[in-house]
Amino acid sequence: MTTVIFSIDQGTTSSRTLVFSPKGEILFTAQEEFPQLYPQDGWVEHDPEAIWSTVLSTLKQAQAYAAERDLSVAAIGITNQRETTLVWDRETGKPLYNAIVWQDRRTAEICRGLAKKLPAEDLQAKTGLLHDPYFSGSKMAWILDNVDGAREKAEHGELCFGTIDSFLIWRLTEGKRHVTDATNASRTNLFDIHAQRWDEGLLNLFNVPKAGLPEVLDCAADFGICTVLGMDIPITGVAGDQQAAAIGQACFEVGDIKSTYGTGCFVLLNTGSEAITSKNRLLTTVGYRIKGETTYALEGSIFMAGASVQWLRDKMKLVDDARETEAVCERLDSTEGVYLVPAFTGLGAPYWAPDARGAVFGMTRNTGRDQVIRATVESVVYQTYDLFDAMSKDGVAPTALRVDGGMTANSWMCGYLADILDMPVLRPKVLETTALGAAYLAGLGAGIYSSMQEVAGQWSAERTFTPSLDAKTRETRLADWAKYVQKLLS
Ligand SMILES: Nc1ncnc2c1ncn2[C@@H]1O[C@H](COP(=O)(O)OP(=O)(O)O)[C@@H](O)[C@H]1O
Ligand SMILES: O=P(O)(O)OC[C@H](O)CO
Repeated sequence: MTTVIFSIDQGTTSSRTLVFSPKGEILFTAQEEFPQLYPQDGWVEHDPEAIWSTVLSTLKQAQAYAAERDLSVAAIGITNQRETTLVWDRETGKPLYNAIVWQDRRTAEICRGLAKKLPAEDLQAKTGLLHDPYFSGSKMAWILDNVDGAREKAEHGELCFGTIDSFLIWRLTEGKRHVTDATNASRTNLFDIHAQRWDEGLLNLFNVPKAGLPEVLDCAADFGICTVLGMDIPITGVAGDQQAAAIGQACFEVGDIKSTYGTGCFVLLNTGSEAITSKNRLLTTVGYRIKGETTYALEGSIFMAGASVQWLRDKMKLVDDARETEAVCERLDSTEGVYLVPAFTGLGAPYWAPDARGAVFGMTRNTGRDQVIRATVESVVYQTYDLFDAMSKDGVAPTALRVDGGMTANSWMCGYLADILDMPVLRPKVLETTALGAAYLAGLGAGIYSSMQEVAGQWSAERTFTPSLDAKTRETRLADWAKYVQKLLS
């Protein structure tokens, strides 16, 4: 019987289950979208039951595929949208409130209050993160303080809190395990990334009782047995989606760097066993933890990448399909001075401005649909440049970038990235690096691989984009972008 690995990729806009061969080939994909809920300005929620039902449904499709071909399922890996927070009843398994999504800004005021009690440097020294509503801690506190009776139940240990991975594991193991992995824990603002444990001082500050938090495991570990498919399958690999993408991109050496363009864009640089503290508002995070050894990463997080293309499609109705953006970008020489700053849910790194909102600058009577479309795609590239600029101020100088995620299907964007970053941009054969990373971790946890390095050899570039824009045009555009971002923030 041929062995396969199931990889669950629970993303911001859809849930997927992929079937991988041990060689990292995709044999099957099932994907289902679910609704995005925007109850108020700056609020973003997901229905936990929609998340669960799409995961279960795609998992069952993968199971049917494997059964028809007599494939033996060795393990399940899970990767997930990070920071998105849930609180559920330990007895009934029912969530008390919708999942509060990573993009949600409702706790901006709570974060400002916390910043007065704990200086940003002290929070950063322990967690590698900043005071921002992006992270899970303030979202957990909000649910406990805004759902009737929640805090009292939490104090009595009747509730479980967690990120999407821990909620899915709870459901897949039918309530037997409440666990998470070190990468997801490192996004909560409650986890000491150096000591690798929940921090009592931070739990007190955020007012989150420890009793509700999951046990933190390595990324390749025993996360329990999935029993909901009528057969027992061990869950042996878990990582947040951006960390999983770095693994799928084989970023195992110090200095390896990747950028994933899904809903948002997240750049992760492997810094090895050293946790580099940024002086330029980047994040320090757990890249992966294997056999108790932590590899750290420096991260830049942008909230709007593919999501701004969705906005062009769903709200502005400028395209019917995201794929149309590529031809539009290609047929223009420039945006004719139009710049879009997509601060729809504030700006992430390196600005961290939760209250900023989007704007279009430089419009003239000549500005039409095409210029706005290209300005939107260009904005994703300029935001990536801002992260690289912050990294270089932190003393890190990458020389090539590995890219992945749905938006990198747009080859024009990849070429423009090479132009603006002024370095080669490499797109791998498998764009689903997130799911691939989780499959590798599950394979490691199940003993199929002996080390991550064993799988690194499978990585190869499908296409390399090299810079071709002249230096003067590049500098002018970057200066214009910087000017308009400052205008928006002032
Ligand atoms: N050809 C394309 N050009 C530009 N954007 C694209 C293209 N194809 C997909 N996208 C964008 O990529 C995103 C989907 O990427 P994906 O990695 O599946 O995201 P997520 O995991 O966050 O749900 C969508 O926001 C979509 O707008
Ligand atoms: O859904 P994605 O792929 O944009 O990833 C979301 C991130 O994990 C948020 O930190």
